[in-house]
Amino acid sequence: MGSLKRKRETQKEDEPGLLEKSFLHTGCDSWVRGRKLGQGGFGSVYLASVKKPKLGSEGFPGIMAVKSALMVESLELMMEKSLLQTLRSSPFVIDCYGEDVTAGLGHNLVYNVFLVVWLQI
Ligand SMILES: Nc1ncnc2c1ncn2[C@@H]1O[C@H](COP(=O)(O)OP(=O)(O)OP(=O)(O)O)[C@@H](O)[C@H]1O
Repeated sequence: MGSLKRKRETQKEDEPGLLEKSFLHTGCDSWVRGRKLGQGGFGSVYLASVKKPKLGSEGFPGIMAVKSALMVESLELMMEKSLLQTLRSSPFVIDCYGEDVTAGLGHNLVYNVFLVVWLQI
């Protein structure tokens, strides 16, 4: 996404297995970060499992991908999320379920965007 992209260090606060406190309640009550799927210019991508998936169009599926960045470095990820939601009706754009802000053990805030998980064969 452009030449401004910078590869950033993986942050300890968004690593799998850490207990994270969620601050936004956008329909996803409780989720757990799983293994890392990849690294992009604007964030790290992990599996995310929802503890109590809700049914219906506003609900979250049981398994998603979550793209995360430290809040202080998350401007591009916020813009990406906004763009994905604007283009949501397009069959060529990946579904974005929403966002969350969490705090890891280091109490640094992490911005998270929930996406459809691709199957990686
Ligand atoms: N929805 C997803 N499901 C499964 N794996 C994903 C998903 N999104 C990203 N990944 C994995 O994470 C890696 C990084 O993805 P990301 O979109 O952040 O990188 P990118 O292509 O460099 O995009 P950007 O330029 O927006 O940072 C991908 O190469 C892929 O392996």
